[in-house]
Order: sequence, then structure tokens, then C-alpha cells
Amino acid sequence: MKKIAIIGRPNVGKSSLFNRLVKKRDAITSDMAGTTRDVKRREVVINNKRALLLDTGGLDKGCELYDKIKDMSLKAAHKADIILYMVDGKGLPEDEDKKLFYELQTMGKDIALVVNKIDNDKMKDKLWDFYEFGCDAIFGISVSHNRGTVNLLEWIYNHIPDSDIIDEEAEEIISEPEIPEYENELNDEEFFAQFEDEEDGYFYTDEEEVEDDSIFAQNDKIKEFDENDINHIKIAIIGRTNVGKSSLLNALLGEERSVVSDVSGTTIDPIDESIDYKGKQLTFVDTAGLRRRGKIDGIERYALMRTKEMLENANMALVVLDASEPFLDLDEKIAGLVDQNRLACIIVLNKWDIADKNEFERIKNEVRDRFKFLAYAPIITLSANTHQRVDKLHDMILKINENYSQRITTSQLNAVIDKAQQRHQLPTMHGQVIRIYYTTQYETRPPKIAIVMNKPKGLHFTYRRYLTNKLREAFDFTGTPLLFKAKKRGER
Ligand SMILES: Nc1nc2c(ncn2[C@@H]2O[C@H](COP(=O)(O)OP(=O)(O)OP(=O)(O)O)[C@@H](O)[C@H]2O)c(=O)[nH]1
Ligand SMILES: Nc1nc2c(ncn2[C@@H]2O[C@H](COP(=O)(O)OP(=O)(O)OP(=O)(O)O)[C@@H](O)[C@H]2O)c(=O)[nH]1
Repeated sequence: MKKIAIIGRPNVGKSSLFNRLVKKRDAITSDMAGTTRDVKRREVVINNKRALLLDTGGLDKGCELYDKIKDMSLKAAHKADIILYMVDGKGLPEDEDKKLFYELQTMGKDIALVVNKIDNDKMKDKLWDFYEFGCDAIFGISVSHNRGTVNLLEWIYNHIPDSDIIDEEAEEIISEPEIPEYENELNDEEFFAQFEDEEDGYFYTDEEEVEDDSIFAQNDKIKEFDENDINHIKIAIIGRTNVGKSSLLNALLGEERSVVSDVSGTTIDPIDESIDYKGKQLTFVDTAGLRRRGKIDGIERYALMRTKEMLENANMALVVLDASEPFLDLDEKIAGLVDQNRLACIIVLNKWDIADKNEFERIKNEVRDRFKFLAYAPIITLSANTHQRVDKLHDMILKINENYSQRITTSQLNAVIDKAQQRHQLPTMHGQVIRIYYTTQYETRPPKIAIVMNKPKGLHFTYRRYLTNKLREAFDFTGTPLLFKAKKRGER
């Protein structure tokens, strides 16, 4: 990917252009010179071509020392393929700018002189003064008034090779969980024969038998979403050392790290950090550990222990994997903890900027193969460094939270379960007829479903899985585990 550097003195409008190009208020602009602290890099799309934009800055106010500006500019220029040299059109060309510009020109890279703050037609004449830089590619623009930027964009576009055109259709970036299809034309015997190799025996229940009958009575009175649940999501970012957890946290928090005001019952722990996103509160749990410098690493037991603690306080886990490296056993061990905690989950393939994009299919299959227990989790590829698709992850978090919190009415559930039973009947247990009377969801986050039947112990493991998949087909349970409880009809 081509790298574009925006270079120039403090306050000429570099951050403003950067923001315009990434189409977001991402870098911070202000009237004070030197407000851009770090070099930021963001993936940008110019029309349909991809490039990496570097924002330079970090010169303190009062530090107008030309040497420093020159130093930084040269450093940035070395890293870049395309240089946008920016000057303030309100002033006169300065000799130092000119000298530096010549020096940059000798580097043999594509370079444009961008004269900013040409806010109106009257200002246009100012542009003539800058022709003495001797640059063919000179653009008079006004970022704040959005003037002249089209020509500049066209110039940039022409300097990005066609190989960086995004083929949106071909690019697989998100993978939804796969729901197996059942061959309906098989008779029951053939149908169950398919599972013969699998775990034998009759399945009873994920948990203890339900003792309290009242839970079944309340189901349909509860509205589809519990407001408190759906508006606050507690997220644990987990993964082994160096996969990019802290980087992802920073990317998700964004520049405008807003401290969310206390919502009743959701007091924020100082070790947690929260943001508002589209009216929802996203709390990242136990971020202190992610931010601590000189973190203890390499100690597997410690890593697992800490992850466990984080997961106890969360309802969603982002399992971060490094897509640029082979997966390790520790990745699996950490991901296994999500399953134990029955959490909503998204698998994040980070460092996609340096991963082999042609390998998506292979990597995806390996993830599905290694992390079978997270078969319900969608996979997203992204880059915490360039922020590629971080916004998509934000949206995905909201969607998965909805799925995790949803309540399906008893009638909707039974319609699906009845249809599934019509296709394939419940197998008998030692000649005894097994019957499902009805099913009902009695809890959310995650959805828990009770199957009320004559002999709970007679619900075959494979049949339960068949029902799970039929429910996943009928409703959007992407990203959420689905728990079943087999139960005898209460004597009431
Ligand atoms: N009139 C006018 N002002 C602009 C324009 N573009 C940016 N500015 C203003 O110029 C000031 C500096 O803009 P920045 O984008 O922060 O400049 P910068 O070059 O990134 O500055 P540093 O972070 O100090 O390096 C801000 O007050 C902007 O609002 C423009 O096209 N016209
Ligand atoms: N190329 C690339 N590098 C990344 C990306 N995300 C993180 N990194 C780099 O990977 C290294 C580790 O990133 P961190 O965010 O510290 O990883 P971590 O998982 O928090 O590490 P520990 O705290 O040690 O467990 C750093 O050098 C990051 O710059 C990415 O999307 N792309």
C-alpha cells in the first residue's frame, strides 16, 4: 500500500486535511500550533483506491526551530511514497520552506505543493507567489471551505497504482458462523445414522434441572429487549501477548475518549473505560492491565488467570488473534475461557494490514477448526494500527449484543421446534417414546431455552444440536451461545 505523508509547518492545516481525507474528525485540530501529538496512520480510500495516510506533527508551540521541522519532515518523507507539502496561503513563501521543498524533491518521490487556506476567489491570486517553488503539481485549496480539493484528490488518485483498487466484492472481511444444513429428504433412520460416529449416549442438560416453575410463566410478559441490558455492554478484550489488545482498545476508544456519565446501576470502575456509541454504553473491562507498561508476559498461568477475571466481569469477549502469525495453543486456551463463561463473542483477526490477504479462506478455516467451541462467533479482519474496519467492529458489537439480549416468544419458538420435529422425529430411548411438550425461553444474555418434555433424559445429544441449528437458522443468534435445559412438566 502506498504511504502518503502530509508535511509542513505547524498550523498550516495538516490535521484538517488529514481529517478530510479520512472523512472523520480523527486527528485533533485546534488554533494552537502543535496540537498533533503522535504520528497517526490511517487507511484512506481515495475514490476506489486504498492508501495509508501519515499525519506528522508533534512540534510544540514556540518550537519554530527550522531544524526540528526539517528533521521531522525528512523522517516522514523517507517513510512515504507520496508527499503532500503544505504551506499557508495566507502568508508569503518562506525561504526555509523552499529549501526544504527542494531537498524533498531530490528524493525522487511523488510530491505536490499544497497551498492551503485559499478560502475565496480573491485569495486565488496568492497562489502565484508559490510558483517560485518550481513545482508542477501545485494545488491551491481550502480545507475548511472545501475548495480545490477535487483536483488534489485526482492527483493523488493518479499516483496510486491500479493494484491498490479495492475489489469490495472479492474481499472477504467478515465471516458469519456457518449453520450446517440438514438433508430433509432423509428418513429418520438415515438422518440419525449420520451422527453415529459422534458422541454417544443420551444427553441430559447443560445445567441442573430447573426447579423453579415460575420462570416459565413470566416469559411472554417480558418485552423483547431489556433496556438496561441492551444499553450497556461490558466487553473484555482478550488474547495472548502481543496480538494487539492495547492497540485495539485505543482504536475502539478513539480520540474523543468520552467518560460516560453514571447511569444508575452502572457505576464505572476506574480500571474500566467507557464510550458512548450510537446511544449505547460500551465499557471495556479491566483496561488498567492493558495499559500498564512493562507488562508481565510469557507466563501462561498468569495470562489465563487474568483473562478469567476479565471475563467474569464481562458479557462480551473480543478474542484477538494475530492474523500475521501462526496461531498458538495459548490462543486456544484463552479462547476456551469464553465458552466456559457463556459470553457473546467476536473473533478479531488483527494486523490485517500486514497479513496475507489471499489467505483469508485458509486462515478462516483454521480459526473455525481450532476454535470449534466458538463456532457461533463471527470473524472480523481489521487493523488496530490503521483503524481499518474498527468502525465495523463497533457496529458489530451492537448487533451481537442485540442477539445476545434478545427474547424469542414462546409461540415463535414452538413454531420452529414443531416444524423441526415434523421433519425428523425425536428418537426413542430404549423403546420409550420421547415427547417435547413445548419450549420456552426463560433467560437472556445468553438466551436460555427450556425444553419441557416427558423424559428429559431422553433428549439425544445430536437431536439437541439439530434443534439448536434450526433455531439459529430461524433467528439471528450470531455471536451468542444458546443454552438448553431439558425439563419435566411441572405438576401444577
Ligand atoms: N482559513 C482557513 N483556515 C484553515 C484551513 N484549514 C485549516 N485551517 C485552520 O488552521 C488551523 C490549524 O489547522 P491544523 O489542521 O490543526 O494544522 P496543522 O498543520 O495540523 O497544525 P499542527 O498540528 O500544529 O502541526 C486551525 O485553526 C484550522 O481551523 C483553511 O482552509 N482555511
Ligand atoms: N502491523 C500491525 N501491528 C499491530 C497492529 N496492532 C498492534 N500491532 C503491533 O503489535 C505490537 C503489540 O501490540 P499491543 O497492542 O501492545 O499488544 P497487546 O496484545 O496489548 O500486548 P500485551 O499487552 O503484551 O499482551 C505492537 O508493536 C503494535 O504496534 C496492527 O493492526 N497491525
